[in-house]
Amino acid sequence: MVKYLTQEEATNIDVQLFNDYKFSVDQLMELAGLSCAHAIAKSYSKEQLSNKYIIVCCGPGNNGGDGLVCARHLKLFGYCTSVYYPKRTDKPLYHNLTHQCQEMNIPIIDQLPNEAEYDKYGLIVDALFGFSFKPPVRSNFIPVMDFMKRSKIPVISIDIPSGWDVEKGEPEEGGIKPEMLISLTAPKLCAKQFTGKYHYLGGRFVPPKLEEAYNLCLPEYQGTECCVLLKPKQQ
Ligand SMILES: NC(=O)C1=CN([C@@H]2O[C@H](COP(=O)(O)OP(=O)(O)OC[C@H]3O[C@@H](n4cnc5c(N)ncnc54)[C@H](O)[C@@H]3O)[C@@H](O)[C@H]2O)[C@H](O)CC1
Ligand SMILES: [K+]
Repeated sequence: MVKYLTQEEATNIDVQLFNDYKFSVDQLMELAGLSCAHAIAKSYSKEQLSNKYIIVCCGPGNNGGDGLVCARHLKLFGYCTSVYYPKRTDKPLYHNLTHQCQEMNIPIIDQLPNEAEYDKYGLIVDALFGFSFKPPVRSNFIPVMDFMKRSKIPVISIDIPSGWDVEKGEPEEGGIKPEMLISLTAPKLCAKQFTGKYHYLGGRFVPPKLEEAYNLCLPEYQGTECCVLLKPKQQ
């Protein structure tokens, strides 16, 4: 069975990918975000969404960067996509990813949708926090967390359901309940508590030597696929 990682293991694998294997963050982020867009397109057809927007909520770290990449690929796949990116990181990578979205006519909205606008949206992509999250959620992110919790628009979480403890899972006071989770590299311990419809694994970039060193026991990706369904299991 695939290994579920502690926060420390996830961080160490990340550091090794950069330091020992010499990947750049742009490379891995592109592959991570692309695999998320593939997983979403496999589970939610354009026809099903009938021109409703997919709103991608991006946080300040690399999880948010995955979201920006995912938004760009979803748009290339023909989905109506918008981005909410309230706390932007002042680094060239993030400026470039944001610029790429803008140049692709992806609206970057400054305000969260109000209730009257909810039916414009068919899906929310949760790219707020990933494996570096330390609870509790700081106050400036409460409005977007509330939007994801209360709007009833299905949520797709990238790597971790935001606000969940990376290891212990959903907070006692209740957290978001994503319909889909896309774990990257390998699932984190909190994913054991995931009860939504679809659990995918993406981020097909782990060198076999690193997979062995951490006993990841990754599932087999079919052919050239960049994501693999963990739940419900593929027949
Ligand atoms: N190796 C891989 O699998 C790769 C994964 N990728 C993605 O990167 C994230 C991890 O990214 P990182 O930058 O380390 O951190 P996060 O995005 O999880 O968040 C850090 C960000 O959030 C702020 N923050 C932390 N706790 C709180 C809090 N309680 N309230 C508010 N804000 C908080 C913190 O200050 C930082 O700004 C991983 O999950 C994957 O999605 C890479 O893209 C590719 C390689
Ligand atoms: K997330």
